[in-house]
Amino acid sequence: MVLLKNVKNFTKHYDIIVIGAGAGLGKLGRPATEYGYSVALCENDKLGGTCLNRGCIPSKMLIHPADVVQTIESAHRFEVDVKKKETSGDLDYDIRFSELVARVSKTIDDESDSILPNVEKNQKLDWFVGQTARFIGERTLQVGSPDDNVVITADRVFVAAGARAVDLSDQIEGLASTPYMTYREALRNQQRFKRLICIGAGYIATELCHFFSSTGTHTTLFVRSKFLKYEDEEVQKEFERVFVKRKNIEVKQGMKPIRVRYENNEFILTYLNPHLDTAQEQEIRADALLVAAGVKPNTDILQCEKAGIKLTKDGFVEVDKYLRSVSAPNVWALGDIAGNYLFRHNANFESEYLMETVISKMSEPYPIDHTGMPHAVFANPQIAGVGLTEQECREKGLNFVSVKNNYSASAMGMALLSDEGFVKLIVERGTRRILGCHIIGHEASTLVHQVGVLFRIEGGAKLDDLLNCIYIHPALNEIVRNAARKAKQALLNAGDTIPPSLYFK
Ligand SMILES: Cc1cc2nc3c(=O)[nH]c(=O)nc-3n(C[C@H](O)[C@H](O)[C@H](O)COP(=O)(O)OP(=O)(O)OC[C@H]3O[C@@H](n4cnc5c(N)ncnc54)[C@H](O)[C@@H]3O)c2cc1C
Ligand SMILES: NC(=O)c1ccc[n+]([C@@H]2O[C@H](COP(=O)([O-])OP(=O)(O)OC[C@H]3O[C@@H](n4cnc5c(N)ncnc54)[C@H](O)[C@@H]3O)[C@@H](O)[C@H]2O)c1
Repeated sequence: MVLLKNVKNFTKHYDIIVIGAGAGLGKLGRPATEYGYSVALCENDKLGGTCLNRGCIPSKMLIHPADVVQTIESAHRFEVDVKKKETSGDLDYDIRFSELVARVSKTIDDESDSILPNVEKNQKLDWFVGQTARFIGERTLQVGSPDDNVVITADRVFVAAGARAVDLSDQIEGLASTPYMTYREALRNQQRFKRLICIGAGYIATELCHFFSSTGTHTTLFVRSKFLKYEDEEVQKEFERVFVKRKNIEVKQGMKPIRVRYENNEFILTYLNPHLDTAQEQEIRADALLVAAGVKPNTDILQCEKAGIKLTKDGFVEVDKYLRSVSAPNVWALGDIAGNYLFRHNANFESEYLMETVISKMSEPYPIDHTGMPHAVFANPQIAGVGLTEQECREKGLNFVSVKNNYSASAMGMALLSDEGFVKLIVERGTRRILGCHIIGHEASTLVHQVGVLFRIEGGAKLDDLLNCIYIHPALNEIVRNAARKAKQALLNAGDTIPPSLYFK
């Protein structure tokens, strides 16, 4: 490996250039050298990308302690009493907040720093670290500032440059001149805030507000329309019902932040309240402000237009079913910047597909098939899903039954004293094809795989497979089985015939 840091006056042609050291690194750039290719890998930030340094991993390392807090807070329901503080009446436990965040930051920094030494012996890999790559022509990139005169070209370019937080400065006056946080800063902040304002109600807002509120910060979420708008509507409603009751959570729904200033270590946010007769301006104060209003692809920084790489209207690289740029030959895009699904497991899946079909050529190219892409929101309650939502099934005019089985209607649910959460199954009439599965509640992200795996097998997901499985009693998975039984009954009620082999399952 050659580490090219602060290099000047350098030109070289490679077999492959990979831009982005997230999924592009371990899943594509490094394995490609094992096939004899010369590879240049460009990364302008820490190695490991968003997931390791400022995404999935640090957020989940912080969310687990938040879940521990929720367990302590609910211990009394299980006849386990935690002492109360005499003064405030709050439960008597302490969270060593700065130590917790410091531990998480150190773990991920150590992990990221361990990447380079691990590939030092790889002579096929040139690594352009700490400098931004920009297209200046077809499969031609300039690395660093133009004065450095570093230009690299390749036969094939894989764009895996990810996405970054959207900036709301053009919508909220004064925002740019305040020390507001995005997920980047929020995940590394070691000071416990008294009050936090969060703008947004999607993945990042719900996950990080679960963390902040559970660890003692009064958290106000500005929810533009509804929580987690991509979810099945019944899941959204259940999430809202449960989440707003959590300690330290306050929700301002439909209210529009318009202006913010930062004075004496305090954010003063002005917003419009449409619920009042005359839309009035109101103010809220907090010592921290988190903007979690979505992400945008890094294609602008890359100057994709100079390489003839066509973008979608939202700025993602427009790719075909083979993840090829629709306009630039021998350019592929994967992960967040291709915009199919903005999850690390999707970025991994897409890079494995490109390894198989383009780099190793072990298979003839075939269209990528994202069927059965699951998702999970690691808030509290947890959410997970696979397939279509009920509203999507209606839009497509499908003929289906939809059933819900509550956690409480299962043996393990009884042990957990569940008073929230369900498994929802949507099954097509006639074919018994499972169209969607949506879970809200304990371990939803684990349970959903039971159905997700069926979407990936030949012939697709059938209700029959869920019914035919033998379930460990009283594992949580029985909640999924009970939903399957309800779906079978709903099909019978609707007039469908069921094979005798499933009748008594
Ligand atoms: C707070 C948070 C929590 C998340 N939690 C989850 C989760 O639990 N599960 C899940 O599946 N997903 C989660 N995600 C999403 C997940 O992190 C992304 O989908 C995934 O990391 C995308 O991988 P990627 O390889 O496409 O891009 P990235 O990991 O973003 O890698 C792209 C890399 O390219 C670099 N780069 C960009 N432009 C240039 C340039 N011009 N020159 C050189 N380098 C450049 C960037 O610095 C970056 O390191 C989370 C995201 C966030 C922000
Ligand atoms: N568990 C996971 O897999 C996970 C966790 C975190 C992030 N992610 C990924 O990261 C991406 C980014 O997450 P995110 O939460 O930022 O995006 P998101 O798309 O999930 O949510 C954005 C939220 O911001 C709101 N919003 C947008 N503009 C606004 C405005 N002007 N004013 C007020 N609210 C506004 C939207 O209504 C929505 O609630 C997601 O698409 C997701 O794929 C995944």
